[in-house]
Amino acid sequence: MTLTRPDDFHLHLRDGAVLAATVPATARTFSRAIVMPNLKPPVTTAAQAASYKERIMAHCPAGSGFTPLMTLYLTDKTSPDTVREAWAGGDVYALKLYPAGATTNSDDGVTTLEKIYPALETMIECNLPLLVHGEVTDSDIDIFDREKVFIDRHLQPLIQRYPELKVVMEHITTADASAFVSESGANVAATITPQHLLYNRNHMLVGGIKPHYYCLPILKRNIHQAALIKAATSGSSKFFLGTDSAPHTKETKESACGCAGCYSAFGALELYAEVFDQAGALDRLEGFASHYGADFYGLPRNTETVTLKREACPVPESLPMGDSKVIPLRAGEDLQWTLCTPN
Ligand SMILES: NC(=O)N[C@@H](CC(=O)O)C(=O)O
Ligand SMILES: [Zn+2]
Ligand SMILES: [Zn+2]
Repeated sequence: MTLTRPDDFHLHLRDGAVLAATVPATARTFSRAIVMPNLKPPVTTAAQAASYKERIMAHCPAGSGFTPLMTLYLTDKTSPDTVREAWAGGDVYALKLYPAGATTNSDDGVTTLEKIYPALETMIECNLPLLVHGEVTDSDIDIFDREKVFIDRHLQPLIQRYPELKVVMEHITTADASAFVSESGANVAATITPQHLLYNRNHMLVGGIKPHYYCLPILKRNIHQAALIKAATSGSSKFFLGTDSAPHTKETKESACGCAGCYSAFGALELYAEVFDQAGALDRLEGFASHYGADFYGLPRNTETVTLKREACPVPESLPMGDSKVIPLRAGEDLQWTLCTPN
């Protein structure tokens, strides 16, 4: 099947030597990507975003035409001026809310939403979307409930307070999040990852613990996986592709205290195609992968195309990443679809 070249609306490229691996892996398939700002230290200003963008561009394969769309990391101190500078600079397409301590490199995240009200008000003026890692961090809330509790306690009230704010609930994992996004206004959307469509917590925990399925928000029970498949393949323009491809080295994943994140850039579109194929909804893949995200962000749709064929393609056991290696999603198994390159 041939479809408009897709974009990835949630991606971690990291920094330094690993860019040599992560940037070409995404540029092979995707035209643009919303690049997450959770570096160490985080990307918090327009100047930092511009220099990070240059470091990424230095690794774009010649002729790929890949464009990174930069984001800023919101902190308690993000000021209206910082937001205005980001908007005026032209490299920044959104700002990301990490509740402090919720996920990888989120220690500088927002402690209470009131602290970012001035920044949010300026984002509305500039029409810059708020991207949300939607999980509470309260120690008394079970890890499997953290997304739903975040919606009830924080996101619903925030959207009521700022009905004009554009919000993307990132990497949704529950039937609750899917219903919340469906029932909210047109300015509320969500990204969905390949791992949350293909897997549930049994895949991670039955028959031995499998650290390469561990990401945040954590995989939930199969009824939630089914709700996400339904949302992604529904044809609703509120749900679009965001891989959350988040590489961590083999050693940091296979550890007594392993990092959260799945590396899916290798084969991401092929994995989504498998989900849509199994759901009998291949005709809806193009909207999800290539149209709705661009429309939501107010970007022109891509004009190039990519072609996929229903043919098995092996995924390597590991891939080089800087001085180390990364274990990709589906390592050592087959993708059911193959991307034909060049188109
Ligand atoms: N998803 C993850 O499990 N990890 C991401 C952070 C994030 O997107 O929350 C990472 O940066 O490693
Ligand atoms: Zn996240
Ligand atoms: Zn992420």
